Formats: sequence, C-alpha cells, structure tokens
Amino acid sequence: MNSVRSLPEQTDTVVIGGGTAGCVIAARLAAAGRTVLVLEAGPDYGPLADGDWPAELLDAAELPTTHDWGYEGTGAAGQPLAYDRARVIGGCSAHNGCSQSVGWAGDYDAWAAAGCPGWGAADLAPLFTAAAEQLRFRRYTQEEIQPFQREFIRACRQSGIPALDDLDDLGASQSVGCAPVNVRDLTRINTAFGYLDAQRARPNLTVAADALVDRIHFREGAVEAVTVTRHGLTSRVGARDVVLAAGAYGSPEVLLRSGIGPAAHLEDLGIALVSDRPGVGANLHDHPAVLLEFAGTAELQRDLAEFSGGDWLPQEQSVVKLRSPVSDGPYDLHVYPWVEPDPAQEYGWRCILPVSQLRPRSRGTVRLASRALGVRAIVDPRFFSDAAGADLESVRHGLRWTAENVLPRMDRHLGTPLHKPVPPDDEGMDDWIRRHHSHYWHPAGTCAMGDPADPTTVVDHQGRVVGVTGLRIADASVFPDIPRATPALPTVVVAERIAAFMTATTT
Ligand SMILES: Cc1cc2nc3c(=O)[nH]c(=O)nc-3n(C[C@H](O)[C@H](O)[C@H](O)COP(=O)(O)OP(=O)(O)OC[C@H]3O[C@@H](n4cnc5c(N)ncnc54)[C@H](O)[C@@H]3O)c2cc1C
Repeated sequence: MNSVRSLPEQTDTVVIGGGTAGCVIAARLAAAGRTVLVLEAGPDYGPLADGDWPAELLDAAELPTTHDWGYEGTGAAGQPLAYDRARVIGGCSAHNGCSQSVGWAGDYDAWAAAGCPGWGAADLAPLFTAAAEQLRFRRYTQEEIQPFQREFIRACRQSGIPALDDLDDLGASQSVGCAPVNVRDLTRINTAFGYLDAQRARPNLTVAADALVDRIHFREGAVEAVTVTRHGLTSRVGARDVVLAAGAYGSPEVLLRSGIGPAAHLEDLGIALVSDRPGVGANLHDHPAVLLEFAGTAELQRDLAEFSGGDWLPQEQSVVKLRSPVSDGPYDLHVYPWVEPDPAQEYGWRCILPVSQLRPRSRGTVRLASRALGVRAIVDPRFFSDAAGADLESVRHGLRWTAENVLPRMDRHLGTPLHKPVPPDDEGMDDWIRRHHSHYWHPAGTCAMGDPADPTTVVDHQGRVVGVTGLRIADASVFPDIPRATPALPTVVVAERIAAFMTATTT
C-alpha cells in the first residue's frame, strides 16, 4: 500500500471515508485487483504492528473521545445532545464499545422482501461469519465477566430471562448474556486492523489520510472525479467509480454537496441539481436511550478492585434483549449496563443502566447548514416524534421492567440514584423520557436502500445510487430500517455484501 503525500490525478476506484465500512470495501476491492484510493478525513496511524496508534484508540476498556467530528443537536425536549462520530482510519470501529451483535433474521428478510434481493438473513449469514473471523471476535469466559456485569446477568435470570452463552444468534428472542467482542489482548480490533492491514503491502491500494472530500463530479450522469481538500490544498482526482462510505451523517453531506438530494433543499443552498432524490438525508433514525444512573456502593468499589487487581476492567459487557408490547419482533429493547470511574462519587464509580429502543418508528433528517465544506450538517433525528407514540410506549416498558426486576436485585452495587425520579404514570414518564433521553450512537438510514421505483430510495440492492452511474454507497446510511442490533457488525456486512456484488463484476 502507498501512504501518499500527493494525490494521483486519476484512479480506478475512490473510496470516500476509510471508516468501519470503508476499510472493508477498500480491502476487498484491492484484494480483487482493483486500483483503490481511500480518501479519509482523519489520520491514518498505519498498521497495528507498527505501534504508532494512540493508546486510547487501542484500549478496548473505555470509549475514547479524542477523534470526534463534533456533530451536535437536540433531543425531544430541546436538551443538547452530542452525536459522536470518529474521524480516523477505521471510523467508529476505532472508538466504539466493541459489542457485536447480528440482530434478528426477520429484519434482514424484510429488507429482501421490500425490494433488496440478496439481503435476506440466509444470504447474509456467511458474511456475518466472515466478518467475525476478520475482526477476531471472541466471547468472554465466565472468569472474565466483572462483578457488576455478573450481578446484572443474575438479576435478569432471576426475573425469568434465559441466560445464553451465545447471544450471536439471528433467531434469538428475549435473553441475557455477554455479546461477542472484537477485542484481542485488550486491543480494540477496528476494521483497519481486521481488513486493511493484510492488504497494505499492495501497490494497488493507496490510503490518503487528512483528505476531506467536498464533492463528486459527474459528466452526463456518470462519475467523473472527486474534489478533495488536503493539507490546505484542493485537488481533483479523476475516478472510474466511487464508493461513498462516509457514514450516516457524512454520506448524505457529500451527496448533497454533489447535487444529489431533494431538489428544493439544493436550490435553497444554490447547489446545481444532478439528481432529485428526496430520500437523501431523510429517514434518519437512531436508537433512543434513557439512562438510569447510580452513585455506586462501597461493596461495588471493593468487588471491582478485587476483580481487576489494578489491571483491565471492562466497563460494559452484558446486555438483555427485551420485548415490549409494541414490538414487531421477538425483542425491541436493549438494557446494557456499564460502570465508569467518577471521582465525584464517594466510592469512585458511577453505575449506568441504559434502556434503548431498537426499532424506532420516529424519523428525522440530515440537512446541510451551508454549501461550505467544513460546516457540520444539521442532524435532527426527531426522537419520539412517531404519531402513534410507539417509541415512548416501548421505552416505558423497558423502564418499568428494569425498575421492577433489576434495580431491587442489584441494590448491593447501585446505591443512591443520580437521575431525576421517574414518575410512575404514563404521562409523567413520557415527559421524563423526552427530557432525559440521549441515544445509543447508532444513526442510520439516510441513504436508504430499496426498490429503485420507490422515489424515496437512494441506492438499489447493489448499493448503486439511483439516477447516476458509477457511484455506490456502502455504510450504515443504506439501512432501510436499522436492524435490532448494535450496528457495527451489520455495517461491516453491508460493506462485505456490496464488495461481493462489485467484485463479481470485476474481470
Ligand atoms: C461512542 C460510540 C460507541 C459505539 N459502540 C458500538 C458498539 O459497542 N457496538 C456496535 O455494534 N456499534 C457501536 N457503535 C456504532 C457503530 O460503531 C457505527 O454504527 C458504525 O461503526 C458506523 O460505521 P460507518 O462505516 O457507517 O461509519 P463510520 O465508521 O463513522 O465511517 C465513516 C468514515 O468516513 C469519514 N468521513 C466522513 N466524511 C468524510 C469526508 N467528507 N471526506 C473523507 N472522509 C470522510 C469519517 O472520518 C469516518 O472515518 C458506537 C458508536 C459510537 C459513536
């Protein structure tokens, strides 16, 4: 692989965004013989073996905040929310929680039935297996489960939820356990390590870091070039085809700046229209979450100290899948407890029990605030805006279930509540949820895949942007409906699937 100082004038395939999906697709295309140029806005610290990565991006025990894009917005009651996204090679896989889940088979089968042939659970199952191998998934042994997490699993079991050793099951229903993790020797195995490193020696793969893509250019509806700013210089790189993998916020931003999106929005911004696609930046959804927080107890402090002995202490390990009365499948909620150091608390720890809704009906938007490169888009997920109130009803169920079943069984560790009291009645609880929710960091759907005849579709089942040629999208933005899963693994599978379509046509 070449790590370049200057960019080529012309290449075969440009991958915009060397993030979670971008590293996968670049590696797969390069291995198939294509000449690939990855343009990543953040830094590239090279192969894991070279030892140049910052410690906080390697340490899988905590969530680093050093490489964030800085997207911000507001929640349902106007509270400020940060919409973290990593700006570095590997993207969010380089700073996420490493919890991996496949989701439920029915969600993928629904994609296939809605105009996406080749995306059913049976089609994707081998790709989940391949991704797990590449990212070196492992399961925690019983001895590796830290005491707070063990207490949570015990509380769920005593409440009648089956405990499973393997949560990685496309057919699973309500259950509790530890999700598989892409962690080896305490290191977060991001997709740059899992996919790109093995291909870095190839002369046909080039990674250009600190390369912020402004827009894609078209000639007679076909991809011609991209404009990129790097080290203060703006250049144009000609390309035969482009794969956009800039994520659920970044991909619609690039498309809109390129003239692909809702015509009225582009006109407002003075951007020349290339293709009127109302779906670009629409359909934004994320998993809303409410957090029950506690000050921790002396017993928690002692148990954690005894467990870690000063060494590695994973903050987050277990998750319970729950079914609310409005669920459209076997479960629609995650509760995923963690502990974090907090010097403000008497015993040095804060305990957090988040309840997150996995099948949100509410939909929002990503819209450009300005045509200027470097101005962050306006991210508005419109949490809890669904007319039927199903998202609120589901979260209410999760809160009540947790309060009745988990809190009394974990009082040894939890201690004093730090959150504002949750009113018991529906109306009061809904108001509390709106005021105090945040999210699970899972934005999706802003360039939705679907039937090309549907005007809201942005990409067809092979990731091809409808209305132009030579442009595909492969990242979390193409989920038509987010699967009931933490989405890193499904995002890798999206990239694997689209790479397979592309290499099948490579001669
Ligand atoms: C704090 C946090 C914790 C999470 N924990 C988990 C977890 O435990 N398990 C799980 O499954 N999921 C988790 N997620 C979610 C998951 O990591 C993401 O959904 C997934 O990684 C998204 O992948 P992506 O390829 O769509 O986007 P990204 O990984 O965000 O990749 C997009 C890439 O494009 C680059 N880019 C953007 N715009 C441009 C541009 N104009 N020019 C050039 N480059 C550009 C970005 O810098 C980035 O590298 C977490 C997310 C966060 C933020």
